[in-house]
Amino acid sequence: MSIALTCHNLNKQYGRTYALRNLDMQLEENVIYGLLGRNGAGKTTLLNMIAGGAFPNSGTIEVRGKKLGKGELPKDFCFVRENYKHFGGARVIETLQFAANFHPNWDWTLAHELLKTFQLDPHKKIKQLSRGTESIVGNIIGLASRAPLTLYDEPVLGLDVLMREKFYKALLEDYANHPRTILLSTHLIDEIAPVVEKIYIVDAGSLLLHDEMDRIRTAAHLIRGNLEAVASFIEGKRVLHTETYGRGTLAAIYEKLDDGDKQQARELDISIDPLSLQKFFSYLVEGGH
Ligand SMILES: Nc1ncnc2c1ncn2[C@@H]1O[C@H](COP(=O)(O)OP(=O)(O)OP(=O)(O)O)[C@@H](O)[C@H]1O
Repeated sequence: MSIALTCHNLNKQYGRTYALRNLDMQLEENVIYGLLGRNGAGKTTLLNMIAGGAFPNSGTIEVRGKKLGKGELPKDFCFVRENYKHFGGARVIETLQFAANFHPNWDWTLAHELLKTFQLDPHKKIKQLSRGTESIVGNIIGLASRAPLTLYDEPVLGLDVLMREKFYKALLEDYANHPRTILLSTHLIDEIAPVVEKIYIVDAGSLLLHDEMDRIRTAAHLIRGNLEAVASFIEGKRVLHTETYGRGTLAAIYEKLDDGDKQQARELDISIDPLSLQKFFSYLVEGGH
């Protein structure tokens, strides 16, 4: 396992606000990561910091084992920001040409294919684009750059459902042929569940959890049944949330269940359902676990 990026004990304070607090993160080469967190959790601050646009008050960032100095940028990375307004008067094609200069792996064939896929007129000026279309420009840059480390901050902001699906499909297809390390920050949690392999969840600047999506799929469960039965079933298990209604109880747990657990659930007349990533995220963050 090679490590693409390591953030160690990052702290960032704006006045009295802790945007990041003792944050550790380690990204492996050739893995797609999701970065999840509520508004103000610190996602953009973290991405900006990796991209050299903000400096930590303390802590270090290493890219492929090399510590970044103050103001130093990672070598050949791509940061797809929330907006491209600073390119206002430039045309889409000029913006792509500008980006291509910075990325040695840039693929023009892919860039032109994506312009067609997203029905984007390359001669339009950035300032004439709708919010969603502006996101598409960033996404084309993110994909065509084929940078070994690609960071996306809210790549689907303003995109309609069809365009979002096209983006996820294009990302996965290109990644299959050209694996790289991708960190994708988003609020559309359930949509990225099939796209990402691992996730980081931050809350109030701190890391709440990082894990593999496969583990979340197999260990995040919603348990429903009679109050006493559920209480007995969840004892000793990692419980994220409980809710009681009349004689019934609902519990969200994060625990791999074996055949013995499933047998016990049948005996107690308890139902077990998978928990969506969004629900898992909400219970985890609400509970501050
Ligand atoms: N330049 C700044 N000056 C002062 N406070 C800031 C600055 N940038 C970020 N913050 C604060 O730091 C915290 C983290 O903000 P950040 O933008 O990183 O969150 P986020 O997770 O990206 O949120 P969102 O999902 O809403 O985009 C917030 O409390 C925010 O108000």
